[in-house]
Amino acid sequence: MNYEAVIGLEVHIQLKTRTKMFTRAPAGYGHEPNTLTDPVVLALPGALPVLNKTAIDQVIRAGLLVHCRIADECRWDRKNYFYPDSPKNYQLTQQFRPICLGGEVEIELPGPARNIMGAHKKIPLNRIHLEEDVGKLNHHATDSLVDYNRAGTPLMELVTEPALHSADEAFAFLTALRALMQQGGVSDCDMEKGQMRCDVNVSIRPAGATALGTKVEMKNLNSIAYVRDAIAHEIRRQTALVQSGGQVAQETRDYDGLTGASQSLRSKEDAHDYRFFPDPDLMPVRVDETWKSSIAATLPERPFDRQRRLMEKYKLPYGKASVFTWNNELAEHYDECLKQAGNRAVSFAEKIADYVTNAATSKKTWTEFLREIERIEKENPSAKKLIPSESDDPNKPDLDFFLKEVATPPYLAEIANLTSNYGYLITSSNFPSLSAEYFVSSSNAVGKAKIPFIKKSADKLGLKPQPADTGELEQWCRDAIAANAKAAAEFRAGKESAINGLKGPVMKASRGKANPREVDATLRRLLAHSE
Ligand SMILES: Nc1ncnc2c1ncn2[C@@H]1O[C@H](COP(=O)(O)OP(=O)(O)OP(=O)(O)O)[C@@H](O)[C@H]1O
Ligand SMILES: [Mg+2]
Ligand SMILES: [Mg+2]
Repeated sequence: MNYEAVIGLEVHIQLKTRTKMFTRAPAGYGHEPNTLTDPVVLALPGALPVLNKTAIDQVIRAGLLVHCRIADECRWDRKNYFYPDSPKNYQLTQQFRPICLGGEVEIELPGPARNIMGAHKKIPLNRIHLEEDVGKLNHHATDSLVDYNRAGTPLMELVTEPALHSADEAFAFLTALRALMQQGGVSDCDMEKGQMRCDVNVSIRPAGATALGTKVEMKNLNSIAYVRDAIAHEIRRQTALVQSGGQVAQETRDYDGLTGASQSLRSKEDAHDYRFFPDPDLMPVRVDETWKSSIAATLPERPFDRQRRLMEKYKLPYGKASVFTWNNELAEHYDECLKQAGNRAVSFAEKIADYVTNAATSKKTWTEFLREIERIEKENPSAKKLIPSESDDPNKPDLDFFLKEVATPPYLAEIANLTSNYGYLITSSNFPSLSAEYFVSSSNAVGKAKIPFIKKSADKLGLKPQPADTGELEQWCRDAIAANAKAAAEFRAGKESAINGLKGPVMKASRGKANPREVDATLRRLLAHSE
């Protein structure tokens, strides 16, 4: 029999806020143990919670990013249990009236090849609620020490419907969710710092069945790759168990990402009874339309919406659009370039994309740029030093510096203009030296005054192809007309596009150096006159 896996995820994400969920004590990571505490965090007698509004803003933001319905009213409940990482003996959470309901996350599955887009799917969500994070136990040889720095940090828990069906889908889900939350400014989602943690619930059922099987839960996985491995491992384990006549027991299992093995932690019988009840110290929170829409107005474009826009409006191939799907900083830079290029942007969007990714991600571009600068500075020993700081690793592209100071949107828009409209040949191999020449020559100019230096630099490096003389260009055009009588006749008979069939041979004869505008003009002049 064939089995289908059913997976539901519970994802905990720390919200980016300056202070904790119910008090002014600062939130933070990597500080001396127990320095980010106060009477509320430590639950000293008489301390009362005061709600952090920014945490609510952030979870509404998260909810809107994943298309949730924001509840008109949410409430706080106490989840009672004793564990030393929580000094209150209960955790504040939203068990019965969560703030975000429903929603969905768009995911992209791996394609058949790197440059081919995989299927997109929408994974339905059950809810997002707010709660507070707990402290941390540090275990030593003979004792354990507790650190309450993390306790009380605003934490959202996002729960999916049991609607994922493979380890790959879960991987794609978490990748998409992380990008949404990072780009939306909700959280940095640094999994190594515990800012994003995932519980996975896995069951199997006969293919085609609709009832859910018994689920096994694995808690607190702190890497997306571990989640994928844990799910793949658990599906194999359950399938083998059922196929050999066994039954899956409802339990929590511990998955070890390093060894790839799991073991039972506790079974359903010792499930907790948390005795949830409404917190008497906190008021319900009402979220009105004005509050919601003020946050909605500041949402960024979602990663896959951006991917679609770049592919549909600007005709970027999938591979190139994807760089901008996942890299917000680069995408904003690229969008600014498109904006500066104005109406012309659509026609050379792909070229700008190449320059941006090339500038930002190619180590070669950076090292060659630096080498050129060094060479120019050696030739002019009196010139002031232009690169302000050597980064620690000279081979590591200083992305910030390069994008802010050199490959700026006006610069990239202008070189795209020079290539597309004036026949300049600016390629990834001469881009670094052009950038260095421009950077040095324009170093005393400010703002818009820098722009003319782009063309000057390109001319200095001889990037504008010139045919030897116009006589030569004219001869190439005459040859092309003679050799392609049919295209010539068609053009003369009024078929405008036929001229393109003549341009190819001319460009070829000039070995790519002829200026496309001059070729066009010369061909038209010759075709208008002689027969
Ligand atoms: N049979 C099932 N197979 C796979 N996943 C399931 C199944 N039933 C529920 N889930 C998933 O398990 C997750 C959590 O389930 P539920 O809301 O019942 O909380 P819980 O695990 O009991 O609570 P908690 O872990 O917060 O104490 C959800 O993502 C849900 O989609
Ligand atoms: Mg849960
Ligand atoms: Mg659970």
